[in-house]
Amino acid sequence: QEKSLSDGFVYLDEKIPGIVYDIRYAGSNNFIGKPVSGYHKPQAILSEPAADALLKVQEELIQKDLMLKIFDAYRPQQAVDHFIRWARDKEDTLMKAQFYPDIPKSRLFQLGYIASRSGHSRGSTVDLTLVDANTCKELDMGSPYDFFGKISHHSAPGISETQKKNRLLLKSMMMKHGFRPYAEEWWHYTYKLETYPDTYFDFPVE
Ligand SMILES: C[C@@H](N)C(=O)N[C@H](C)C(=O)O
Ligand SMILES: [Zn+2]
Repeated sequence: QEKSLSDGFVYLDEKIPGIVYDIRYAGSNNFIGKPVSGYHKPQAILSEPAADALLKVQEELIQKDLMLKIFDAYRPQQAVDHFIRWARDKEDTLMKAQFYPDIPKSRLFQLGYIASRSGHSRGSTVDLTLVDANTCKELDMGSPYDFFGKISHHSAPGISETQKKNRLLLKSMMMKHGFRPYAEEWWHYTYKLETYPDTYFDFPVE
């Protein structure tokens, strides 16, 4: 089926051969526990220059028998607004034990784990990890995707040497190709030469 998109955006599976996805916000395995507004399909979309840079990361990883796995890319503003509504609802702690056991949900924005104006909505930010190219098994990064807590910080003490090495490998590959890491989340990277640095898009992921 032919897919069409806003100008300047591309589907990652059309740009990057073999890219692996697990688009968490299109399903229920996420910190809210249900599909998030604006994710009509489990697709990954980015602005074209960011996707081109990611292709270079993937090409280099393949030489090491590794690949990228994408958890989130472009995120419509309506999804961010859904996060904001969810954070205000004190009663809903369905996914607390799994995703934010030590932090009150009311502080997740303040502490930098979720943004009310996100680089994802500008189409330049991606959440991702590394997988073994043969088995598609995720490398051990020391904490799961979207685990909101100090253990997910790049500087987290108490993670093993292997976990540190895996985080550093992802970080060095992403930085080499123009992405900026984010101190609070080992999985979150923003392409520095943003095409739309001031625009927060709201078209759905479909
Ligand atoms: C929610 C998490 N996956 C994430 O992307 N956090 C940053 C801070 C964001 O919302 O931009
Ligand atoms: Zn992110």
